[in-house]
Amino acid sequence: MSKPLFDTLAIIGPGLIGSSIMRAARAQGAVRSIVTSSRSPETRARVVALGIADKVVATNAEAVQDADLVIVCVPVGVCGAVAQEIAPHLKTGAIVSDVGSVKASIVRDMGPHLPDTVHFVPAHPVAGTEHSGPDAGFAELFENRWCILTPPEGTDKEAVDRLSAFWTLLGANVEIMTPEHHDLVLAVTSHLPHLIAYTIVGTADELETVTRSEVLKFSAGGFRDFTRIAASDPTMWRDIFLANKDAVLEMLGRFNEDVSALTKAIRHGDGDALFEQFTRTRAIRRGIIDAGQDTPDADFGRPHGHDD
Ligand SMILES: NC(=O)c1ccc[n+]([C@@H]2O[C@H](COP(=O)([O-])OP(=O)(O)OC[C@H]3O[C@@H](n4cnc5c(N)ncnc54)[C@H](O)[C@@H]3O)[C@@H](O)[C@H]2O)c1
Ligand SMILES: O=C(O)C(=O)C[C@]1(C(=O)O)C=C[C@@H](O)C=C1
Repeated sequence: MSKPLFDTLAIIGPGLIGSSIMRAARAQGAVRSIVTSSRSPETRARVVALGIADKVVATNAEAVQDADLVIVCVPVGVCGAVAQEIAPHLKTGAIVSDVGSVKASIVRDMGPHLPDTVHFVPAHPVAGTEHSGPDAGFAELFENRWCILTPPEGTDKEAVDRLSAFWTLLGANVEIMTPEHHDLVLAVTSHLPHLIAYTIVGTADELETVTRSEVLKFSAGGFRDFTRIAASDPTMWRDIFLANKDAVLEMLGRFNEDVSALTKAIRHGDGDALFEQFTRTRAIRRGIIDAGQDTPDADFGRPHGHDD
């Protein structure tokens, strides 16, 4: 096991991502001790029972007071309030980070509350599942996945390097980019796919000529994959769409144009147009597998937890 990179790690929000970080950090010996906080007595009891933290406290202020790495793992919409709450209690020299799926809004909402005596390095591990809560996490979640850091201009390089080393030790591949670029890329690779899944599952549910039991009965193929994504946490995804409004609307506009083109091809019986599009997209999928970023069946063999 390697030498710990940090003495005390504080995780605010021991849910899917927070508890996975705790498990992975402990498995890799990345930190000497782990403290986490939750207002809910049930969640605190669950974290104690799982044995994934050294200390479990009731307030975010208490969790951060001795920490040299603080990672805020709460829904994007409450990150600003959490930053305001922890700011007066942060140790001088601490690194403060997050895991939010949107980055420009995090910089805007958290940044102004944090004192100059700490280093703010926002991050997004691009890894997750449709499950939530401390039981859903697992130590291998970040292995061979991307973790994108979006440090504001002028951030201390040593702090960025230390956080990169932490995520690398947890198995992730680290990339640095601006928050705006992150939000544009993730709008098309993550946010739009979720919107499509939420839409199509809702559309199927509302069909009057097809009963709910038929939807369940015949959902062995592509639709089943959409239902997994559409089972993702409503609070988390509400916050993501509100926070990444501009980039999502931009990508949605392009998507609607492309759907219109395919609609026209189907209406006019233009098989060549359909064949050309499907050939192009098949090559993209094969490129992802060849690059080693996915398995032919991404879900197969990955541990899954339970919802909270
Ligand atoms: N789920 C994913 O696939 C995924 C992947 C990458 C990043 N993220 C990001 O990670 C963050 C957490 O997502 P998750 O899936 O772990 O969610 P989760 O619901 O499993 O956990 C969130 C935790 O935050 C706590 N919390 C909520 N409001 C709080 C507050 N005001 N103060 C303190 N704690 C509070 C909840 O009690 C819970 O323990 C989100 O910002 C999300 O965008 C999620
Ligand atoms: O696999 C899933 O369940 C996910 O939705 C994970 C996923 C993604 O879209 O890739 C979801 C949101 C996160 O910000 C990062 C990862």
